[in-house]
Amino acid sequence: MSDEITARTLWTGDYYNEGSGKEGLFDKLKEECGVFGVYRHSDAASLAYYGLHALQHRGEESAGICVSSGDEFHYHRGMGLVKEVFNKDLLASLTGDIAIGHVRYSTSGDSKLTNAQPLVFKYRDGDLAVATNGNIVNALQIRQELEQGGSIFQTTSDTEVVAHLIARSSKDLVEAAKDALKRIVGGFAFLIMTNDKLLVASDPNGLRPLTMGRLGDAYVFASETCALETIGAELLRDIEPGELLVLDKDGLHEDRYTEEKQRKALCAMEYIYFARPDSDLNGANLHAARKRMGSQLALEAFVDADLVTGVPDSSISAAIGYAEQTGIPYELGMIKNKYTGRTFIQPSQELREQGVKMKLSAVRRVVEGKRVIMIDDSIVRGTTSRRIVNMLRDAGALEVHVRITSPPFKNPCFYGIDTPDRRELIASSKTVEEIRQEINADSLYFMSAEGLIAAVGGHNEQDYKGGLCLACFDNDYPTQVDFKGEEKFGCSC
Ligand SMILES: O=P(O)(O)OC[C@H]1O[C@H](OP(=O)(O)OP(=O)(O)O)[C@H](O)[C@@H]1O
Ligand SMILES: NC(=O)CC[C@H](N)C(=O)O
Ligand code: SF4
Ligand SMILES: [Mg+2]
Repeated sequence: MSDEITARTLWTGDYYNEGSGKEGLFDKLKEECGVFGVYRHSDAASLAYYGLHALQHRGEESAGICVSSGDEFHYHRGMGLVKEVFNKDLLASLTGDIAIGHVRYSTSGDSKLTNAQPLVFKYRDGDLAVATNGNIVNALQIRQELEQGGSIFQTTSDTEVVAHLIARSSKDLVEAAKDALKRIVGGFAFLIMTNDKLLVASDPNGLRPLTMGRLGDAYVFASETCALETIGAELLRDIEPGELLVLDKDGLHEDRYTEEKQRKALCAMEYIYFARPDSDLNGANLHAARKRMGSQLALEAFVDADLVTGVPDSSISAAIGYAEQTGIPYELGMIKNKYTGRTFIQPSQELREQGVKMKLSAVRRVVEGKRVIMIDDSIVRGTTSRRIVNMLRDAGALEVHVRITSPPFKNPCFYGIDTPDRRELIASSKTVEEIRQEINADSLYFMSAEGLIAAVGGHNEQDYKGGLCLACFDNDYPTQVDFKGEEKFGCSC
């Protein structure tokens, strides 16, 4: 594996590339990362552990927690799931009352321990730790500039540039952080910790979710509200785009690092697929929003059938919505084996082919002799839909009608979602009819962008595109994405 830092390695990691021995990992829409922060709680490390456990679906490659006891940091990071990385003794050794934690799916830099977060540094004012969910689009450009100025990077993660920008500034921490956050472009939810402070920031478009809660006298921060619920914290509010919260000995200070008016563009895929159904985004519960998507799909693309089924687990809510809207019964047409876990670690194409079968099984007695409507959240390469349609047919389904709760996925993501190469996104080169043929469905329909906005938003429909980023569907990126000298991530066109 080469150590040369290119846009490709910085953004995607060699881990997924041919010849890395890990081929096949880069074949799926992978979730993002989860961050969790605690300010002033005597059980900070344990709370971070339970919070990260609730966010596990957002990142399974590595996990880490860093705690400040005032004088020093105590931290641990490891490859794997939260429950694999930590044990009771390790947690007990992480003493202190400020903590930040992270679960990772890599988008920038290899999936290896040195890139696991939180990243921890010593700088002129003491200790500094950073954890982020998202992706910095101009990371390579900034890194090259910093390296020319003498900076020595310890990782290949995009996140590290923020620590360097802060450390090199002559201003105080908050002003240095503001300058650093203004300099980076992309989608990000940042937690920055020093010995006695916690800084919390969201990108100017609010692409990545970040929420704040209260637990007794402590403040807690999490990528999703399900983590707050897990630790019994009260939800206060979401972090606003461009906001910078500073927590110090005097309490919470609500500030901003940019006044520039940007469009609000929360990732639509959070609503469609990534976030847990028990989480709330922008005040709306995800299960309810997905039910509305299913019902909207039924209004846009009704088809007569005997039953509706959703690809577990992500599309069950939408399938219930479709069934309620049409009066066609919802049935458990498929079962997901919850012990299959990270199917993406299977190395060969052959094993990956088996992966979906290992993960999903048709319920023969339910689908046999029936006309089936199958709801899924997205079609990326088309491999999952094709396998599932054929699996339902093999189990005796007479017809399989596929309904997707997102528009055709045509463009790569630059903001913290690991997408396959544009050429491998089936909808980037094929029509809906060609995709229907390829997945062997009797009919196929993708949700309209307008329908999606209506189903998701409600309260913010008036905003441009309902306050959503829809770039992977419509190529309208809310930020500049193509920086001089940096190839477009995921795009080889
Ligand atoms: O068209 P494809 O490239 O096959 O990808 C689309 C599928 O990928 C995701 O599911 P995945 O099986 O990755 O995970 P899940 O169990 O979380 O839905 C998504 O929910 C779709 O079902
Ligand atoms: N998926 C993410 O949010 C990844 C965060 C960061 N870009 C990394 O690769 O570590
Ligand atoms: S491009 Fe797609 S996946 Fe990426 S942030 Fe925007 S909506 Fe989400
Ligand atoms: Mg799926």
